[in-house]
Amino acid sequence: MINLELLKQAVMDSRDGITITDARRSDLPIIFANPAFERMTGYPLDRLVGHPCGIMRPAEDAAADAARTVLDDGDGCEATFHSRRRDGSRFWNEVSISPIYEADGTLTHYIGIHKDVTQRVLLERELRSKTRDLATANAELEKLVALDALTGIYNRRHFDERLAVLWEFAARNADPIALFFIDIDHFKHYNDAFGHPAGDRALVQVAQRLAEIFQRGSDVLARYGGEEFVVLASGMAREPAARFAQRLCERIEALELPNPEAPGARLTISVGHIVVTPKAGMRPAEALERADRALFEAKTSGRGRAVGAVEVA
Ligand SMILES: Nc1nc2c(ncn2[C@@H]2O[C@H](COP(=O)(O)OP(=O)(O)OP(=O)(O)O)[C@@H](O)[C@H]2O)c(=O)[nH]1
Repeated sequence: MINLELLKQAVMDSRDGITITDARRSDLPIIFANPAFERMTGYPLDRLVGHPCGIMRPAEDAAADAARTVLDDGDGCEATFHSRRRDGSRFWNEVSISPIYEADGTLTHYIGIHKDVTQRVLLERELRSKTRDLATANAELEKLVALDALTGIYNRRHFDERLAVLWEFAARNADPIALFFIDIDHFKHYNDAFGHPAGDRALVQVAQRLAEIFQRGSDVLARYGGEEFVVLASGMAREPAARFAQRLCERIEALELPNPEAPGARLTISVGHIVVTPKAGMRPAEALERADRALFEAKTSGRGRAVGAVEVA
């Protein structure tokens, strides 16, 4: 049997707070608290003994209630309370409570082992908040990486990624994909006439107008290069694609941006488009090349128009 003096010394010297409360009284008064508990709470022993263990006023009633329910069932429990010290300051008290029974099964006392875990809880909170900030920053960064800085629509990198994914998807479902290459006509003249900042504003206006036209969630509109835009429209067949391409030319001309040096004195676009139903072994780059060639044809045959490429067999 262990030496009682040693047992007493262990309790008195423990770095953790130790309390014993009377379980036979509903207010659970403390009948013993060791020096570590006095230091933790700032209450001297004579202010603790005889007082309910709620003397530390747990701040979270829900946690206190939950602990009380478990104790009422006669079980031990672990809980973390946001408690107050005597001087009003707060600390996090991680407490492990065990019931003590007499030989006949009567519950007589609870023994509580208390740890001040304030540092740990604050660190965990800071870590959680930093993790949240990091996740928000990452999401923001991902968006930025995908977007064109000037126009706010997707950039070429993102377009190529989406094209690769949607191409596979269309191949599996034998769905058509329409690709549009759009290039502003005589944009060099525009810059020369109105200056580069005005050119930038025109690019933004064109991008916005294109975004208004392609509004379906499955459409991907991107700035592909300087004054060149590209659109992918999943599931669009040849006829509607040709109509869309024509409408693009009309809608951009309807912006009525002047381009004095260009024939017609208006800012116009040329469009090359293609509709493909991807098949095994066919690469998206081939379809893009064909759309680009159709764009070249639209340019050389007068600009301000749309030309459809022959569908890839
Ligand atoms: N303002 C502005 N201009 C740009 C930007 N990117 C490219 N450009 C201009 O777009 C013009 C493209 O000129 P070109 O490739 O000769 O084509 P174009 O004058 O549009 O003639 P066509 O395409 O043959 O009708 C150049 O003057 C570029 O400086 C940009 O971000 N902002």
